[in-house]
Amino acid sequence: MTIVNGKTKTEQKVIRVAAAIIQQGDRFLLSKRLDHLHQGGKWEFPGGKIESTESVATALVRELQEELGITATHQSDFHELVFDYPEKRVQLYFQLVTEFNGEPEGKEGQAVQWFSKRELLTLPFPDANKPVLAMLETQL
Ligand SMILES: Nc1nc2c([nH]c(=O)n2[C@H]2C[C@H](O)[C@@H](COP(=O)(O)OP(=O)(O)OP(=O)(O)O)O2)c(=O)[nH]1
Ligand SMILES: [Mg+2]
Repeated sequence: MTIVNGKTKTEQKVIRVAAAIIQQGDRFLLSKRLDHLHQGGKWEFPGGKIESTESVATALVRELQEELGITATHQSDFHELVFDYPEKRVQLYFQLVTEFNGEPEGKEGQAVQWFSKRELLTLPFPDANKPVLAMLETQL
């Protein structure tokens, strides 16, 4: 049995996260997680924690406004998964965003960059992202 902070895994709260696969033609927009954060220094699909009163879609719109200064105007469910990091359990809701308003920039000081699919597949991502990257490779 794994015990973290005095709690067994099953007693831990699941952290629900909305993350955006932002696609424009053959390009995908990624953010680099700041070094001091959990999974810092890795590239990510922009997004963050879903608050208790929010839907996935509402949380994603808010997070993209906060992190990139854009407003997502079209999103659809792409994949959902649960992953156990040694220190926490996350439930990730990956949404495909194909339309947005505004010009993306790193509002929290993070690097933000467009990548081709081929480039994206060579980058370091959090371990939880493995299955969704395989899906992106074959389906998008
Ligand atoms: N945004 C995002 N988070 C991911 C991905 N893969 C992955 O394992 N995560 C994990 C890392 C974090 O533990 C968690 C997201 O938390 P976060 O730090 O982005 O949350 P947040 O934006 O709400 O930030 P904060 O309010 O806690 O500062 O999900 C991903 O592709 N995108
Ligand atoms: Mg975030």
